[in-house]
Amino acid sequence: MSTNPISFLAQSRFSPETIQAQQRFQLSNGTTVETCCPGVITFEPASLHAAKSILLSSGVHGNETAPIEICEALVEDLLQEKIKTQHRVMFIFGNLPAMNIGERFVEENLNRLFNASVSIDNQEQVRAQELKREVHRFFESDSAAPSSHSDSKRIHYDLHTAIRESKNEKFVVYPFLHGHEYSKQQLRFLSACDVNTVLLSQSPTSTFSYYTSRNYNTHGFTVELGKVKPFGENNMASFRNVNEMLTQLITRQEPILPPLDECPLDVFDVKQVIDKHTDDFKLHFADNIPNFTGFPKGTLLATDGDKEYRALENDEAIVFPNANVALGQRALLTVVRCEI
Ligand SMILES: O=C(O)CCC(=O)N[C@@H](CCC(=O)O)C(=O)O
Ligand SMILES: [Zn+2]
Repeated sequence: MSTNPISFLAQSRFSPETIQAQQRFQLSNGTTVETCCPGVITFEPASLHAAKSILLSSGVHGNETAPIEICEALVEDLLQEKIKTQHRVMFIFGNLPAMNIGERFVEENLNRLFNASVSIDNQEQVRAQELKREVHRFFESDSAAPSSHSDSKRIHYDLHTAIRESKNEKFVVYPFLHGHEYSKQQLRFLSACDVNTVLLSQSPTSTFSYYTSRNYNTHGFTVELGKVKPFGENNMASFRNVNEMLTQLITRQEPILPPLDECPLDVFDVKQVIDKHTDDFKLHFADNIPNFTGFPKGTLLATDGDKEYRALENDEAIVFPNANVALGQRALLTVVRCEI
């Protein structure tokens, strides 16, 4: 594998039939590699002493290329033994056919399929089942299953980029924790990645990060790293600290983190989750308004047939507005500043 002229990702995208499921081999530095299925690969060090189980997913939306490029480089560095992992690491490149057509998805948004649904009527539904199976295999075979979030050594960063510009360029969605404590250690790590804005989700969702957080007690996050760009057009300089910290996460027992009081965190509660219910759904602000733009209380933000959605507080800000989603799906989040 280390002499393969094309990357694991390129092989997965362009000749998935050549990826042998569950094929294991060893690198000369003692790391065990398993190609689980197209787009899914794991690395396990010889010594599992104090090892974390780290899941890095990218490309769950096929056109969000910066995280895919970051993870592809990490996978190749591991395979070529330029870096050596100290932890169990799984990389998932989510929606391979969508990457090949440069779209968010082919038939259905993969990041709305991580719930109890068992349909397998289209390729994204099939992929969601496959990814859930692989994630289960990965986390169920680590040595000590955590009893709660607080003592968990399981981490999942689901890496994305946003459709719009954002006033706060890098941010995370912290999935609903059902009363568990937010992890200060995680906030310090994210801040070291230049991710200083945190949205606290207040309800269950069908996203990948909520799924692993809820079912496997991971420190799970949806991480937004900037704006969507085609392959090759990302300004990789703006991901220097992301790269550096992900490399440290994998290669060091513990990454070097800033103290919490030096992390300039900007924290928001999700105030409204606005779903689209009719084909008349309409947003009442311009397409070029960036994420995190705030509106005065009472401002009309969206209408859905006769139903009106207004800002409920002063400076309530919009995130992820998208009138083009399928019926029943989230078309807009609003958020308000809070303390953590
Ligand atoms: O920019 C947008 O409108 C979407 C960017 C994106 O894909 N965001 C994720 C967020 C998932 C979460 O809420 O945890 C998504 O919509 O799937
Ligand atoms: Zn995305």
